[in-house]
Amino acid sequence: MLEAPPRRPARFITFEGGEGVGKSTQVRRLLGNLAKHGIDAVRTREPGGTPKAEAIRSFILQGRSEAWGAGAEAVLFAAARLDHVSQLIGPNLDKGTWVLSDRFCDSTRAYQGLTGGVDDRLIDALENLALDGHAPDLTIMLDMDPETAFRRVEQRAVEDGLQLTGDRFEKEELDWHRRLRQNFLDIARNNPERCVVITAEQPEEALEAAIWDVVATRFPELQGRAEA
Ligand SMILES: Nc1ncnc2c1ncn2[C@@H]1O[C@H](COP(=O)(O)OP(=O)(O)O)[C@@H](O)[C@H]1O
Ligand SMILES: Cc1cn([C@H]2C[C@H](O)[C@@H](COP(=O)(O)OP(=O)(O)O)O2)c(=O)[nH]c1=O
Repeated sequence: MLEAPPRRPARFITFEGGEGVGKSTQVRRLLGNLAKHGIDAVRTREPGGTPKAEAIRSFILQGRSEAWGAGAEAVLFAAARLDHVSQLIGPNLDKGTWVLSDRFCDSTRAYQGLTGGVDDRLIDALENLALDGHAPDLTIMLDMDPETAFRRVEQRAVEDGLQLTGDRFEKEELDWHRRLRQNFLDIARNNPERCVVITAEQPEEALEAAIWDVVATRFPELQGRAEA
């Protein structure tokens, strides 16, 4: 379980969940809402966020790390996170800028740990190393049925003119994503102080409002700040 971070002037919020649940969309919307309330915030993502971490992202996501196995991938994601925290997340929080991250350490625990079979002790050790005390103040877990999320992504690809062939969602692949979904829910259950699960199966604006409600309730400094 992650330790509650010491009080600092800015907040660190992470978004987690499976693929296509709407994390990037809602990170952007929350950034806009914070700006309207006069809060200085930056948006970032994992893997990535800094030039070195983006280089590791390309290496992993182009499939070049696949043959190395989940343990090595966990180490690579942690190496990227170490740079991301020390070069971007930490310095922004220290100067009072809020940080919103599209994925963070729960993704390593869910994908490489609980789903990929990497030992908890390695995941814990990598997390301690990379975070260096910068645990998120709040994690929004966006939860939905993976099949619906895949359909959304597919629909958007078709609208963008991409040709898709065959049924890309094999049963085996869906079962894997259903386990992943459950693993994110388990992480949230084990970290009730930090994580809030929100159903992502609602229109973008309704989801945005639900997230704002959680954020404004969690951080008292937002109350009483009029919308600009
Ligand atoms: N609440 C929503 N309802 C319907 N479609 C959505 C919603 N949120 C996002 N989308 C669409 O679903 C796709 C995936 O959204 P995205 O924010 O990129 O998800 P993620 O970052 O979790 O992969 C995009 O095409 C996006 O426009
Ligand atoms: C941060 C992180 C991501 N990942 C995976 C999750 C995604 O499959 C991929 C990131 O791709 P990305 O396109 O950013 O995710 P999404 O499809 O949700 O928008 O990397 C891990 O396996 N472990 C990690 O620690």
